[in-house]
Amino acid sequence: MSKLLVKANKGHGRVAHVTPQIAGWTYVGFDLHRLKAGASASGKTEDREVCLVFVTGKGSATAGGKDLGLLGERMSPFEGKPWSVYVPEGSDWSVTADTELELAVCSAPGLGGGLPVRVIGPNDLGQEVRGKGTNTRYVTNILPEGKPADSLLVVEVITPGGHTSSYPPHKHDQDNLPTESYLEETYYHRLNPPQGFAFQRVYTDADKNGHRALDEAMAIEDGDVVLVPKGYHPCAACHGYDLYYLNVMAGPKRTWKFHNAPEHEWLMKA
Ligand SMILES: O=C(O)C[C@@H](O)[C@H](O)C(=O)CO
Repeated sequence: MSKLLVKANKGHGRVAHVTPQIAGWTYVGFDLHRLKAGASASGKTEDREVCLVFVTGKGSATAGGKDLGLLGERMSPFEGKPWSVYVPEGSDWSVTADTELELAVCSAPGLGGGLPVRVIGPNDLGQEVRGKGTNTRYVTNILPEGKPADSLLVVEVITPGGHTSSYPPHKHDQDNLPTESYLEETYYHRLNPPQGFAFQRVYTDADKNGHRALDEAMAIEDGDVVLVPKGYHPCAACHGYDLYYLNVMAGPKRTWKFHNAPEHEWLMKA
């Protein structure tokens, strides 16, 4: 199995756990908790900031000593928009599930920004339709660069069955602004219906002999996490199976400046 593919456990509790140490990188962390009603997850952000995303289900949340009440709404990631909570560094948080709950804990370094805890409700989220034809996909911006955070960028995307996304292939692995930013990225994938599969390729440019330093093509199943340390990272959803993913990105500068694969850039104009 690819070293970039993390299989979430099928049961309950913390079912996926990615730290910078585990991923072998510097910035992004991602945990996924699957909780039965009545069960809890909690943490301390320490020197990191966290965005809790209620992927599905409802739960009562506290953060930074505040009772945030009952959050969450949708019971499928393929419907509506999520509830989320921004939790700054140096804070405690906890969530107790009111229904079956899938909670993503997205994290990146705090930079002393002094931001307050903030509930990000569905009505705060911008949505956009990107691409044309079979490259059309539906993007919900949870923590985009225009919204306050120290390092984190969080977005979710639905790719209808038979469509592609993160396509034409792009990368963001050079700290070379204003042309390109360096951002590590995780993909948390869900499929509808769940027995489906999709594909994701993570690859770097070829050298003059056609060799690529990184070239992993992965079959993606429901609940998989993909690590994108560098390179292009397009996705393809198979006919009949819609693909949802939650992206977490972070790097030394909080901006998403990507570079399209030159040989595929013509698709932008087609
Ligand atoms: O536009 C898309 O299809 C989504 C991607 O941009 C995705 O969020 C990503 O690759 C971010 O680098």
